Amino acid sequence: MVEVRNLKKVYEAQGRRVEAIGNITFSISRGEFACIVGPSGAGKTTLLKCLAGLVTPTAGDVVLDGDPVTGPPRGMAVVFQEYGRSLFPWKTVQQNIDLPLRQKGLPRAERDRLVSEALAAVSLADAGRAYPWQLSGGMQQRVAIARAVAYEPHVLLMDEPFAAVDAQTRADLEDLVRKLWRDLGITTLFVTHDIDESVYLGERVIVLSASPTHVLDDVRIDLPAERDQVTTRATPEFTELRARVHQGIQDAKAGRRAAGAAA
Ligand SMILES: Nc1ncnc2c1ncn2[C@@H]1O[C@H](COP(=O)(O)OP(=O)(O)OP(=O)(O)O)[C@@H](O)[C@H]1O
Repeated sequence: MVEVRNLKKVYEAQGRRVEAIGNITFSISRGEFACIVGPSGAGKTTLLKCLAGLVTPTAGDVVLDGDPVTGPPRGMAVVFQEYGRSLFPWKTVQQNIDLPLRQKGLPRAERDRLVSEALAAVSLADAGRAYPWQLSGGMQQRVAIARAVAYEPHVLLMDEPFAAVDAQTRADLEDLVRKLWRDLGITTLFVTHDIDESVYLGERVIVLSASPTHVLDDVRIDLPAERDQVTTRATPEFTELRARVHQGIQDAKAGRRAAGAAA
């Protein structure tokens, strides 16, 4: 379970003060898939960095399975948008996926098994000996996902991971992430600026307000677990949910606040 309680983050540098997060509270149950959307600059990346223990909140808490997060927690994996920068170009695909497993102290045989299972899961079983720069953008992003999955995290954070790939690859990666989530039951938080993507992927969409950020809406996505890029997106239920999230983003951009939220 991931709990975010009255989280606030103010950046202060060179006389400039930015209140990236005003006051955010929500919790995600174990095994849940939640998407986070909000206008540009709403503090989505900052929120994920606080969850990952990479940024210290100004106030409030992040609690993971009962323990406060004060540094990068064990059992958490993060996939960023800039996959090109997150893979080591001088290491092969296999070695890139293996590195965090070595740091975890796993024995060789188990590491080898996890690496090949993760590569098979992202349909890259033959690419283990290649270098990242020999692969397409979509393949590199699949390597980044394989690395996160091989680590067997309890919690997976993804920050706009498909923003830089073409539409077809993006659809494939969306289905891959949903499949992995359903197979492995990893608690997943997925930041996206794409409203349709948030509804298609999530069991829940948390809409953030503009700065100073709070939770503007929390939408339960009660679509069937079995989803399909064509038929699911064409259903009236999908259209209705998309309209609600869209309205939330419009409200956020217009500076509207949730009832009871401080201005
Ligand atoms: N290290 C930092 N130092 C100072 N200000 C920062 C820092 N990181 C982010 N900010 C500021 O905090 C605010 C929120 O940034 P953040 O990247 O978290 O938003 P975001 O919702 O992820 O934005 P986008 O959707 O455009 O990626 C912005 O005004 C940004 O300029």
